[in-house]
Amino acid sequence: MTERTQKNILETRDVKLWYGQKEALHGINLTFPEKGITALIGPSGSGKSTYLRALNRMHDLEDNITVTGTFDFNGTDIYAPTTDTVDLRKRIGMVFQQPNPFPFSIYENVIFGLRLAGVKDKNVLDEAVEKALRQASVWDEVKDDLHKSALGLSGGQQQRVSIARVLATSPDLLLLDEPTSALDPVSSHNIEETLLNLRNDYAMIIVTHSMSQASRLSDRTAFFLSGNLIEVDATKNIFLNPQRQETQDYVSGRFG
Ligand SMILES: Nc1ncnc2c1ncn2[C@@H]1O[C@H](COP(=O)(O)OP(=O)(O)OP(=O)(O)O)[C@@H](O)[C@H]1O
Repeated sequence: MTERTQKNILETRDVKLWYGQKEALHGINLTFPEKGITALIGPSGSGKSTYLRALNRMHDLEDNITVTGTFDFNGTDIYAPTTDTVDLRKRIGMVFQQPNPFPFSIYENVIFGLRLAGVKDKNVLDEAVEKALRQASVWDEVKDDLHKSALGLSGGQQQRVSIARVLATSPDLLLLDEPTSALDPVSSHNIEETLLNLRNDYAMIIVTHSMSQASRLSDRTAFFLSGNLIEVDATKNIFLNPQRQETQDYVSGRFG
């Protein structure tokens, strides 16, 4: 991944976030290139998920949370009052820790966002389903069962259908919050392969507790500690030659 030649898809500056009176993020400056995977690592409570969720305004759904800072997504101010959050979440899709299929067929799950957007043409929908399920590396497993409930799939298949549902809305950025932590090792491996296949076509940000996963998957790694971004660099530098002592201590397993 030649990051230097890429322009940034997302630039965040001085991001602060309060849960009530409690400041959980203390001024995060982080930018993301157009393609490739950035891992967010750090001990429990360091602010990784809080930061990730701020990127597509998931905190809007909760009361008493204040977010400040600059969020420039390809020229769009994410927090501008005029920014439509439904549209924003199509462009910045999110995959959660628990696979979260809706209690509908696999087909209806994948086209959920397209239906919301008013797409009705059956050929367009059929093509979108196949494309998204192929991209999510689950087409061959489900192609004969598209009209069966997604709840009947294994956890790993459900997670790949969740990824397909996000991809079907043609996002520019995928946010993944510990997407394999609820899965068995084989399913986790399948998800990792899926993400590696997508890394040349999408910008992705993944929160992970697994340092081996961060090193297998990501081009860049950002290390969070106590609501601060301590260091961000090419993943191999973070793991082999970190600049900050706190990073060194964390990646060598001394805490967290
Ligand atoms: N809804 C909430 N209300 C109040 N405080 C919260 C809330 N969610 C998170 N926090 C606090 O914000 C801080 C950052 O939490 P966050 O979940 O972002 O960390 P994390 O690095 O993602 O942790 P983990 O790896 O355990 O998911 C923690 O101190 C946490 O207790």
